[in-house]
Amino acid sequence: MSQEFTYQDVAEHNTKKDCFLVIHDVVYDCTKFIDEHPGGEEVMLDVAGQDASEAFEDVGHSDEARETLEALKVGTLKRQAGDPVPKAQLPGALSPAANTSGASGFGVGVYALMLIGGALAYATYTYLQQQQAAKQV
Ligand code: HEM
Repeated sequence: MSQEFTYQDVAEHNTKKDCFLVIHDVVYDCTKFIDEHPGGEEVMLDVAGQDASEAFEDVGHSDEARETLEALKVGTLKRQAGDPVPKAQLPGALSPAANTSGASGFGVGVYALMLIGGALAYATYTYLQQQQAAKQV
């Protein structure tokens, strides 16, 4: 069973004795885990009751850490207009990196143009050579 929480609901759980975190739109109750966290309680309290997706991903947590997360899941986040937007993107979502690949798409276009230009120049050169040769006969 998965309960739905609004961002406001989650924000109420922002203390050491009652600590919820949102990671990729899933709500986790970290209250019992906070004392066991190898990264310390301080970092978790910094993002208690908030979207911790970016903080969690920035650390590069192990698969083991992700398995621990599974056990702490209490529900999903129901986003509403005006809620803070997560900074960290889900894999596959549009990200600044996707823009970079867009720019490289432009780069491919430029290379294609250079190639076509070169081919045209070569064709013109060969044509002129043939004309020249024809005149000499
Ligand atoms: C419920 C959520 C979380 C779980 C289950 C979790 C779990 C873990 C685990 C198992 C480790 C040991 C290293 C590893 O296996 O990757 C770890 C390390 C760490 N975590 Fe978390 N973590 C959570 C949230 C966070 C958040 C929100 C932050 C930062 C704001 C954070 C910061 C760190 C740091 C800095 C370390 C490295 C500690 C070190 O190597 O000295 N963690 N975490």
